[in-house]
Amino acid sequence: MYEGEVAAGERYRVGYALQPKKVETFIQPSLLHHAKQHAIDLVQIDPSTPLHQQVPFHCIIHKLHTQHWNKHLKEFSSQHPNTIIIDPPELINRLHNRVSMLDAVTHLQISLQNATVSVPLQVVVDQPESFHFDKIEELGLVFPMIAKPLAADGTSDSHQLCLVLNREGLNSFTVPTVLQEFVNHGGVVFKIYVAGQHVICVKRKSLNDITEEKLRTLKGALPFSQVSNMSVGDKDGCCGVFENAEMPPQSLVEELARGLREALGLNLFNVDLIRDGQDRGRYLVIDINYFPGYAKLPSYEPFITNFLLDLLRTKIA
Ligand SMILES: O=P(O)(O)O[C@@H]1[C@@H](OP(=O)(O)O)[C@H](OP(=O)(O)O)[C@H](O)[C@H](OP(=O)(O)O)[C@H]1OP(=O)(O)O
Ligand SMILES: Nc1ncnc2c1ncn2[C@@H]1O[C@H](COP(=O)(O)OP(=O)(O)O)[C@@H](O)[C@H]1O
Ligand SMILES: [Mg+2]
Ligand SMILES: [Mg+2]
Repeated sequence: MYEGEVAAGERYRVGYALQPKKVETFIQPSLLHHAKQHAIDLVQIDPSTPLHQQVPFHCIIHKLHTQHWNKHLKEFSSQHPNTIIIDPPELINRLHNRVSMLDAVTHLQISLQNATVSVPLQVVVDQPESFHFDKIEELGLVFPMIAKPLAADGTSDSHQLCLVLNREGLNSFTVPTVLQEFVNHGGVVFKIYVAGQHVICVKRKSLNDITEEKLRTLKGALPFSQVSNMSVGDKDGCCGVFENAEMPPQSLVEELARGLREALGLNLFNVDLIRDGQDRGRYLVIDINYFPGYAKLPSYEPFITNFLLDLLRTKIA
């Protein structure tokens, strides 16, 4: 029997290569147990040891950011073509840049049930001296804006964002940065988690709206980080608003997930989606993350296990 093949009654070996913090959050005993009961053994990969010494693998899942790992994986894959690699590093790289990650959405043209999905207006600022306020105005960008580091490479710096409230605030971030239209959206972000054909949408706390009055009183820039990880009570007011926020239509969620999965060529990602408070038919994708925090989902164990089973059964059958 060749590597990758499984006879009736046999088991699947799925290797995972993740940073220690991710192992702690994602590889919970409940996931190991659920997978085991469905013939999947999740096995930790040591990235510092040659992969061929750790075989066999029917599939490898991974989230490591080094060039060394990518090279290692590519060499292994060419020598072991029957091992399914989820996902190819060169395709994952597209999500490590806040411009290329959203390009895929721009080409999708989703329009369903009177709703559209697009991306906020944005411009890259790459050199402070070349940066002219006029350029921003020409593009139609107005205050407030949101400044996001161009790189979305998993470092804590890449999550250091700031609200830019007026011209003064344009000196408050380091380049390269993406300056993006801030869209009032009622303080709720929808997170669409994708694992192959499996899709779940949940809501999380987001930045509160910036009213005209706030904009008159606030000046400069306000830094913030990872707001969607805060519990609902952590930010000012609006708990009832959060609870009552209507979810996006399921057909839109599924169509967006399917379209992006195909356009990106990826299986494991999530999408941050907001709904314009002024136009309830206008949805905007603001962020796409590779291999996000699935363990925060209710019943993530069957979600992940079913994804792996679908994949292993289809590709190995
Ligand atoms: O750790 P968690 O569970 O908060 O997951 C993070 C994600 O949170 P989410 O599932 O979207 O709420 C998080 O999503 P956001 O960028 O916060 O929208 C990222 O995917 C983060 O990975 P990285 O730091 O960008 O490489 C994810 O971090 P890692 O777990 O991959 O380190
Ligand atoms: N264009 C935008 N308009 C309004 N709020 C935004 C916008 N972009 C981001 N946010 C808010 O900032 C948070 C973090 O931005 P995001 O692009 O998702 O960065 P990160 O990769 O750090 O999660 C979002 O969850 C949302 O609350
Ligand atoms: Mg986000
Ligand atoms: Mg992100």
